[in-house]
Amino acid sequence: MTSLLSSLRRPLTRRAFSTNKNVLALRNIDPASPENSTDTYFVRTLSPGYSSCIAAKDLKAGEVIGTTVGTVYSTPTRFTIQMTLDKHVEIFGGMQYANHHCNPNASFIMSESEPQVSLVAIKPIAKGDHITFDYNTTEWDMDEKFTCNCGDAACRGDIQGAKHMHDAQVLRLLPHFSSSVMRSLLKHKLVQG
Ligand SMILES: C[S@@+](CC[C@H](N)C(=O)[O-])C[C@H]1O[C@@H](n2cnc3c(N)ncnc32)[C@H](O)[C@@H]1O
Repeated sequence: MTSLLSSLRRPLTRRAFSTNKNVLALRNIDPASPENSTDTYFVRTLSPGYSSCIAAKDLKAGEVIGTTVGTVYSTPTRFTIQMTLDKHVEIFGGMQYANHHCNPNASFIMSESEPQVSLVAIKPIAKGDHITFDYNTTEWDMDEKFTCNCGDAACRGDIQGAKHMHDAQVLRLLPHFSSSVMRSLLKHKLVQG
């Protein structure tokens, strides 16, 4: 769990929201609030403190589920996606509730220079399905490691970031890594041999 202190850190840029007050207000809204939904997805609270991003309509593989601009921090929070080794973009608007799955139906596409991310379907998603992505495709060495409850036959169990994956697991996810994680994987491989 992110500490209160770290959640109050100053963002490096304020492209999306003009003040920290606005960021804190967005963090405090009910996950299932209409502000966290579009005509493509909405957020459902599954248990206290645990929500999920759900498809509001059938989606085709390749379809953009949503695009959002976030706030960049130098260290991760529960709701950040890693842009580079020292830049993490905190997203709002509902897609931050997309959970991890070891056999996901979506993937984040992002650049290393702009704090803008798009969530894209990587297989057909039926209305009502949970929208999920593989956290190891965007995170190198996760701050908030956890034990996965996705229930997939190929569930990897401990989700800790791409740094902790075996070569066979990396190969399977190859089309979906962000460029930052891909760069770290290559460096790791070259240095470790
Ligand atoms: C960005 S949040 C996702 C939304 C989260 N469910 C919530 O309501 O705050 C990421 C956190 O959700 C939890 N999480 C996401 N996917 C999970 C999974 N497959 N199994 C267990 N916990 C998961 C982990 O605690 C993770 O650090």
